[in-house]
Amino acid sequence: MGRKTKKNTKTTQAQPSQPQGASSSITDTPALSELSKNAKRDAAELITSLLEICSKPPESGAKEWEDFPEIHGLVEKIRKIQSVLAPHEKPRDVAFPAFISWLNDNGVDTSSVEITEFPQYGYGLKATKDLKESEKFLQIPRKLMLTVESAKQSPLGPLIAEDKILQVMPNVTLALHLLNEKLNPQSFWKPYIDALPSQYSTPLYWNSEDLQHLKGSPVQAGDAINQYRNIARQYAYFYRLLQKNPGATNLLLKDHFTYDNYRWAVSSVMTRQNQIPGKDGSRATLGLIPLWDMCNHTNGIYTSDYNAEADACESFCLKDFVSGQQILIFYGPRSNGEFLVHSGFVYPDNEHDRLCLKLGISKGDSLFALKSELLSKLNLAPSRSFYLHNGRFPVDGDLLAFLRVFSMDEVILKDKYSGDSAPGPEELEALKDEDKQDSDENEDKVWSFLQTRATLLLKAYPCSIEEDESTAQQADASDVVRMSAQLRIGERKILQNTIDYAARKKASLKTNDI
Ligand SMILES: C[S@@+](CC[C@H](N)C(=O)[O-])C[C@H]1O[C@@H](n2cnc3c(N)ncnc32)[C@H](O)[C@@H]1O
Repeated sequence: MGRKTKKNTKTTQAQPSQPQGASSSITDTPALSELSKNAKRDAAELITSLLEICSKPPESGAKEWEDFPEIHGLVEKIRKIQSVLAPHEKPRDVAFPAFISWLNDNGVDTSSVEITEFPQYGYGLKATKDLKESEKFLQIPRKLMLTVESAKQSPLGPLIAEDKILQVMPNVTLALHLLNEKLNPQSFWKPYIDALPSQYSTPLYWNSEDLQHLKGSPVQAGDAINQYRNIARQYAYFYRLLQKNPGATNLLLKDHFTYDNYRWAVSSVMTRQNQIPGKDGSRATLGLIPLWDMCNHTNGIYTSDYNAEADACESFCLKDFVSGQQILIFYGPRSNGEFLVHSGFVYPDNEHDRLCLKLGISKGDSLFALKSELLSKLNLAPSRSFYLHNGRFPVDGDLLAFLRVFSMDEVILKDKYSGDSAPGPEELEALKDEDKQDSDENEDKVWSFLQTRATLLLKAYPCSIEEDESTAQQADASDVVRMSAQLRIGERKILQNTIDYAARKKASLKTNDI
């Protein structure tokens, strides 16, 4: 979601939660201790195997899929054993009146907005009156936020102080904090947590068949699978930590740490987290901002900020909104692939859409050493991911410089870029500038390579763009099918745009010759 930048001053503090114990009588969610002895043992064995397989370094490229069925199979077996503990979820909207009262009781003015369901977006905020561009529509004080700082002050504090992973992964800390509070019926944040979705549309909730829909888009499939593997590993790691660590004995979390509970907490954080300044005004911290996190995304600019004096997050209108219209905010310049994997949606008109392109200089290239040396001066690795962008300039400076070096012959490399003839920083930077070039011949190689590569990538899609366009419009298509089709449409537009751009670049070289 959006980012805050301003520093704040010390004011209010998050109210501590009620003391808690591990007994299932405190929470209405069934506990792991209620499983039979055999089920507990089977689950523990499966979790140990899960940790082992997920801790092996991930395979790259097509091999990412190779151990996925095994990981997925283990997770599904664990889920099956734990399924008897699934809590009964109430419909979300039942919780909204208490949520709004809680906000109002804590000083939030909700008179400009109303929580409403919007097709394709889930719930969102509707303007209850005409609002002008730049007008403030929401102010949420820090004391209502769930943050890494409030996690440290909660019963989780001792575990965070001890565990190295929690110290370096604020998003995981926040997820455990959220889950621990969800399990506590006395939690200060209960009205907020009750109003959260009970499940998400991120690929963590997809089955193996669903993930196959991303196969035409190899990079996104890799991202989704890596995310699945990471969350499975974290689950197995924290399950063991919670069972073994004496600091966890009194945590509600310990006896309710099912895979589904962890997936829910991680997904809630992933789709709603935001950066806020720390209480002492120093480093940014992560937090969940109640009600503000009901805003859905559109193209635009950041319009939320942190008011240091009020110690509150403030949000301003991106444009004029008339009464009854959905108030949308800008989450950030993310690609559809990033939105899909981290937020569970794809935005058809995404101005910031981009496609990841993995490129590398072959170690078998006789000029590998010369090219790598020049690339390192440009702070570019000889093998890495680049982006092709949506819009008028699909190729950015880093990709252009890489392709120019990649295409250089020995004469240019030696005469112009190595030894005594090694250029200064300004000349090196010129390699990133489309308006400056070494030779028409090298430029031609650059644009021809890109044209061929993008054409090959386009051909790898399993169906035509027209088929995907029709799928994306089908009212009865599942979210997964619709989002995957929309993702591929965006990717292919970027690839076609790149092919056309490269063709124009090549044509302009020929015109210059004349
Ligand atoms: C911060 S929450 C916003 C509130 C959310 N719709 C809800 O019902 O709680 C972010 C989630 O809203 C949905 N969302 C946000 N912007 C969207 C958009 N432009 N199109 C579709 N879904 C969107 C996605 O499910 C995303 O994970």
